[in-house]
Formats: sequence, C-alpha cells, structure tokens
Amino acid sequence: MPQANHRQAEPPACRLYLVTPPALEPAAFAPLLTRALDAGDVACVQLRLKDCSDDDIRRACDVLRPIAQEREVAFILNDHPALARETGCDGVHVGQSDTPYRQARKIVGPDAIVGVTCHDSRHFAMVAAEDGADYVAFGAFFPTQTKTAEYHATPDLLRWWSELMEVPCVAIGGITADNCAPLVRAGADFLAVVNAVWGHPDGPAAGVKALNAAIAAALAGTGDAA
Ligand SMILES: Cc1ncc(COP(=O)(O)OP(=O)(O)O)c(N)n1
Ligand SMILES: Cc1ncsc1CCOP(=O)(O)O
Ligand SMILES: [Mg+2]
Repeated sequence: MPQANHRQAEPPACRLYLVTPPALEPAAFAPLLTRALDAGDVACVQLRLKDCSDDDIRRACDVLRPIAQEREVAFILNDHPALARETGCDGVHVGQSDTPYRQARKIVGPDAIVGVTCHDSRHFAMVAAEDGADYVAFGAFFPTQTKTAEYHATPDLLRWWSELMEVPCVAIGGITADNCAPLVRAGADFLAVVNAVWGHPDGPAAGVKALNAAIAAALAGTGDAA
C-alpha cells in the first residue's frame, strides 16, 4: 500500500481509500477528484467503473490517474488487471468472482498493489494474504445504496484480523463520518467510501474533511463510543 502522504510527517494509523462512483464522465469528474484529494489525507483512489467498455476505462484512467499520482495517492483500477498494467495504474482490486489473485498478480507484476475482496470471510482473507495480496477488504459494514451487498461484516472481524495479521485490511460498505469510529477502533487500516465523499451535501472536499476528522477523533478516543 502507499507510503505516507507527503503533506504529513506521519501517516495516520487508519487512512481514507476513495472509490469512484460506478459511472462518471472523466472530464466532469476530474475537478471533483482534484478537490477531494486537495482537501485532506487520502491514501488511494480506486477507479470503479461498472458496465463500461475497455476504451471508456482507458480514457478515464488517462484523465484521472495523473491527478492521483501527482499527489502521491495510489491509483488502483477495479476488476481489470490487464488494463491496470496497460494504463500505468498502481494496482488492481479483484473480487471473488473476478480474475483470481494469482492470475492478477502475474498480469500486473510483483511491484503493483493487488487487493482482494474477502466479504465477511476469514478463510478468503487468509488465503489472499498467504498468496501475497497487499490488502484484504471486508464488508459491507453498513447498508449501502452503491452496490447490492450480499455479505455483512462486523467490527470483530477487523479486530481479529488486525491483531493476528500484518497484511492491511480495508473496511467498505455504507461507511460515513458518523458511523466509522467502531471500524477505526477495531483496527481498520483503510476506510473505503463512495457515497460519503461523492454524495456529501457540501461536496467531496467536505466529505474528505469530515472523514479525516472522524478518523482522527476515533484514533484519539474522542469519537463515538462503540
Ligand atoms: C476496497 C474494495 N473492497 C471491495 C470491493 C468490491 O469488489 P467486488 O466484490 O469485486 O465487487 P465490485 O466492486 O467489482 O462490484 C471493491 N471494489 N473495493
Ligand atoms: C464496492 C462495494 N463493495 C462492497 S460495498 C461497496 C460500495 C461502497 O459504497 P458506499 O461507501 O457508498 O457504501
Ligand atoms: Mg470486482
């Protein structure tokens, strides 16, 4: 996973992982991404375009990837290892129904980031970690409108994982500034969000700031108790 954001001497123990909306027009989305990344600490951006052609994904990568990489934010492509490699992304995220981890790794190479969806499964996560995944993702933690979530994870999974394993864990699904404290305290290394940033009523910059503040409060022990 990415190193410290250059704006901070020490990265926080839990960082933001932005996932893009499932459909976007790259030129229109570019200023929103720029504002979000300039608003605070973001470790990663995942381009998650569903039901788009390979050429649409290539075009989106060409416009959006430099915005992240110029800011030392990792740019990860969802679902498409070959396109990730071709377009110069920092890595790829694969799910249990996508290209299997080992094949994805062969395609993107040893230095790229490969993350794996593990739903609520300790078994999937241990297999992914053993195989060499750079992070495992658990979820959905809360109800979400962004994806039909068939699996539901709870903070005890994050606690178990983070106490036992070195491989970082990402929490995803319905996460907001108001509900993230238990996940941060349970040991999530990254919080992956869509709607809490892109759907924030005051815009994506406000979404990033609210989540950064909520993470900091939870780490300091002043966030919601849970
Ligand atoms: C960080 C992160 N976690 C989970 C997912 C979900 O991946 P997947 O199960 O393959 O579903 P789709 O996102 O492809 O619909 C993710 N993309 N990112
Ligand atoms: C991609 C994905 N995988 C599990 S839930 C989810 C969507 C997360 O979006 P939101 O943060 O808007 O709930
Ligand atoms: Mg997938």
